[in-house]
Amino acid sequence: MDAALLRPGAGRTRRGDARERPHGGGRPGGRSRTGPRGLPRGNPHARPGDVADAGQDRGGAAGAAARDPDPPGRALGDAEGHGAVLQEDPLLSPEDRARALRRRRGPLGVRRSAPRRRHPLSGHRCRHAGHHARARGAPRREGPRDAVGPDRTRTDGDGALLSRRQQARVAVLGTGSWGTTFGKILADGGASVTMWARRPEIAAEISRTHRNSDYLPGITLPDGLSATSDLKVALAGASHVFVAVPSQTLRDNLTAIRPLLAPGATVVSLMKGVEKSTGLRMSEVIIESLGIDPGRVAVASGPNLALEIAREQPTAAVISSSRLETAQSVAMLARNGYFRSFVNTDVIGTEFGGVLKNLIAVAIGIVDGVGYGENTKASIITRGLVEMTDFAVARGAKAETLAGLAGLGDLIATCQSPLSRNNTAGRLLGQGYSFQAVVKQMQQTAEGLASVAPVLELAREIGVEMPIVEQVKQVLDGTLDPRDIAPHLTTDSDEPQGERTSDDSEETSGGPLRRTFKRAFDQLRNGRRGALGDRP
Ligand SMILES: NC(=O)C1=CN([C@@H]2O[C@H](COP(=O)(O)OP(=O)(O)OC[C@H]3O[C@@H](n4cnc5c(N)ncnc54)[C@H](OP(=O)(O)O)[C@@H]3O)[C@@H](O)[C@H]2O)C=CC1
Ligand SMILES: O=C(CO)COP(=O)(O)O
Repeated sequence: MDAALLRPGAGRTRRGDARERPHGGGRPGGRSRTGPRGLPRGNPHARPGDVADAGQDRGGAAGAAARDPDPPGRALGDAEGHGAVLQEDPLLSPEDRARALRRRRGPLGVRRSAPRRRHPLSGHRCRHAGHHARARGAPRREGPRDAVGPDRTRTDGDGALLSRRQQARVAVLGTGSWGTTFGKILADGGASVTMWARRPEIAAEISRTHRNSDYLPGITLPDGLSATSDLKVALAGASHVFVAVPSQTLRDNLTAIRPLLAPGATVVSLMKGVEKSTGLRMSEVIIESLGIDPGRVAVASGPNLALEIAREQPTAAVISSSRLETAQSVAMLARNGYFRSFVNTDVIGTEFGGVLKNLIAVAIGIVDGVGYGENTKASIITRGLVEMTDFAVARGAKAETLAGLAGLGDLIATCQSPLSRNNTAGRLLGQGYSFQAVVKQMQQTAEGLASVAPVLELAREIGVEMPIVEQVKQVLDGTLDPRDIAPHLTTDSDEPQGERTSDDSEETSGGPLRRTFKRAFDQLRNGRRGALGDRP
């Protein structure tokens, strides 16, 4: 790697004065920055390939041996680390710790069996038989399989009820961290899942060993999931096709998908980016490239860090489609004991929530890398949500969607977690590394890096101010010292201003007022029916 690229602070100048400022020595937090290859603390989960920026294809490489099966970002309560956090909690006395552990594990530290867990988000008792171990000695099935599944009822893409004995056959395209995790979610919900991997060795590993050690080390995938590198095999007879490839590669992939798609199949975007060359959302690219009715397209978004979900830590998501029945049919598939899907019809808000939170997560990573504390981060998250909401509402979204799982929920998760690739990329930038060096270091898709420019272009088109995203762009371009990102949170003006949330001011470019009228108009046009919000 070019040493100049890694030189902290290379080429950066402080905003407002043209001084060069060496950056990287006196970090306020004083934490150690050294990581593998002399790089600072980076993505804790090295994976193959580069960041999927600007339509770059990503290569293979790096095997399972290089992976950290138990990354530092692991949250409490996973299968392997049960009780570990309690054991280490310095705020508990030894007696309290022992008591708490007994409560968790039952007497003598033995785990209680929980044949039917109550769903932590909805309260109902639910089955997720899909991942239960197969009978001893029974062979694993490879390739797509047919019908006959668990006793359950759900709808197909047209909202029709499937028989209680029928099992949905679905395809997931992309075997990275999210595609594989979503495949597991669907299989644990009872579907028969065929994954498409572009690398045959990954398909073989998934089908033969039920592992994807490149992306989800330590995770055993359920029996109801297999993989192939043959797109035709993956798509054959699939009622629902879930797509999880880097956003900038979607259009090319759709060209191959189009002739193989089963008639009437629903296509679901799991991606959180916009196409750089057109500024289109992923669902728009799908509709345009496949030439299908928007009612056959859905998107999934929410606070969904893949590795946490792969460890079956409970979370929720929003499934959105312009056709409610489509969203419902997808939500019926994407639910199990640890994953809950809500539905809405606000595709714009749901998609932009996922795109925009990535940009704010990069900003949070930057200030984290600089060493600023919680006040700075809370200010950026709060102001960031205003930017996200202003932008999305001006593009036709419902404000409430941005206050839900696909907006605020995902913003919190991504800004807080070291598992986030966008957050990690920002942290490296904040530590003084150049954009090129960060791209080299990142080994998974960090959509935010490619979305900054098209989002700002769209924002300019509609007259929405996005000062935080502007500053992220300047840091990426090397024209703003990362330490200067926070003082300009709201404005360059010294004049005191109101917080200017999406509703409380009408003084700037008529934006909020215009949006209020537009919302009222939209409600009238829709017979006062709004999006359904996070409604299960
Ligand atoms: N990871 C997460 O927690 C979440 C991710 N998402 C979104 O999901 C999408 C995918 O992300 P994620 O799975 O995490 O990314 P990863 O980087 O983990 O994996 C990317 C996947 O896409 C494949 N791929 C790369 N380039 C191409 C190409 N040109 N054509 C076809 N396939 C390609 C990779 O294959 P190969 O292994 O051969 O390189 C790999 O299977 C992104 O939009 C992301 O924002 C959404 C929610 C959560
Ligand atoms: O979208 C995500 C969590 O909801 C994943 O975020 P990253 O792409 O930053 O890892």
